[in-house]
Amino acid sequence: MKATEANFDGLPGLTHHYAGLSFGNEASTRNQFQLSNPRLAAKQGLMKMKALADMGFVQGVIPPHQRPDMAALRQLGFSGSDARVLQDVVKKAPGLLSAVSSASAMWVANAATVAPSADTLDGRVHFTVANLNNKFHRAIEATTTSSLLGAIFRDADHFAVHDALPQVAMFGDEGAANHNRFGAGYGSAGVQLFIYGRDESHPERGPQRYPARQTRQASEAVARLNQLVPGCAIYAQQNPAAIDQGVFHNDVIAVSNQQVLFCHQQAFVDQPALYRSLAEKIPGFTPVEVPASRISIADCVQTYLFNSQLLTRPDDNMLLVLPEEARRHEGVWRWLNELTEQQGPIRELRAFDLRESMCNGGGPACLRLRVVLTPQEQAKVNPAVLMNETLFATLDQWVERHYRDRLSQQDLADPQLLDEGRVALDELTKLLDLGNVYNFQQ
Ligand SMILES: N=C(N)NCCC[C@H](NC(=O)CCC(=O)O)C(=O)O
Repeated sequence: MKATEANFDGLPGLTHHYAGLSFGNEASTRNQFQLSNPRLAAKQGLMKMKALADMGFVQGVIPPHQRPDMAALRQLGFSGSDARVLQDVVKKAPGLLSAVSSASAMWVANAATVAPSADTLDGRVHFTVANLNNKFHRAIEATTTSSLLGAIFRDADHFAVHDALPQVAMFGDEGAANHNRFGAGYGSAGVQLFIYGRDESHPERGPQRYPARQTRQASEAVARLNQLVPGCAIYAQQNPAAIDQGVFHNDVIAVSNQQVLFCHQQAFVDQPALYRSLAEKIPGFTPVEVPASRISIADCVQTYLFNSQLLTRPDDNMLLVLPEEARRHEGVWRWLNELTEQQGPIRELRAFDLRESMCNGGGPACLRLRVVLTPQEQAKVNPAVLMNETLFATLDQWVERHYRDRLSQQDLADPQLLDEGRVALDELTKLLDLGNVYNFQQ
């Protein structure tokens, strides 16, 4: 059956700021307390969505979460009116205010792990919401993510959305950022590669310096929940030395599409063995490997060369959607241009300015969730979230009306900002026909 890969991008929220919340993500640490521009962040995201929709790709949008998350603050013992809670928390625990205000839900590659219907026992598309257990500011995303995915993929005959795994380190799960699905056509049965940073049975084999956010135990549970057909899943460990150099998710060092794996030479533990098992299972498996002698892991982390979207064009050749930082780096850009000239699967490069997101460690691939859909399934997706000329104009104006163009840590305590967020998101749920998905709407 002819199926396509749709990309759903997270829209940066009104409180996008740089809080240094993600130890192990070097951009996050480096840019702590920089002034942010939420309006520009949202516009940069929308521009990418619009450009891909204009090229003929199926593109959807996933809205921001309500922030600051007042319920989380109340759960942590702050009380009184909203204004009082904000006043208290900024005085007593400003770091917590930052965490509950993070716009990190924009990085929807971490929202869930998706299994196309061709790979599942009941023939439905399955989503398991990620618990993002390693960071508090991200762990609070799971409940709203479930509601939003439920409001977008609401037809239970075609879609199943599973809640996140238990919120403990043993089941740390970061969603599709540590998952690649391979296959010839999107609609035929595929092979799913789950990449973990830590196996709870062998903790000594994990990284030493930075945390491994994804466990093998979580990946195995996700494969069960998503009802993968037996034999469809492969598990591999990410190179712990890469995690220790700032590769906090596998999508910072590898990306796949159909039968192609584009990755760095030092991405995985025992990479040759992994290639062999992928080659056994995937007809035409083609690794495109970047040698360490040409590009270092440090340059991968700085340029986000692999945090790209590898997309199949209508002529069946592949396009690589990269961040502007990869284009600006002479050695990386030279290597990429040599690659496209080799008449291999990757023939075109396209760079986007996503600087606001990049400064927190989020490139093009972090901002998108891939969902393979048959035509019947696509017809069942909430149509109001699918990007086109009209939706782009509507959302661009909505951003213009509601977003601030500068935000600092201090601004987060402004009760006015909380109200601005509620008014904006209330309007957005109507524009996107989502129903009442946020707490403040209940
Ligand atoms: N690679 C993928 N798929 N996603 C990138 C997520 C970036 C995110 N950054 C942050 O959460 C930084 C927030 C701050 O520091 O303000 C994270 O580390 O989880």
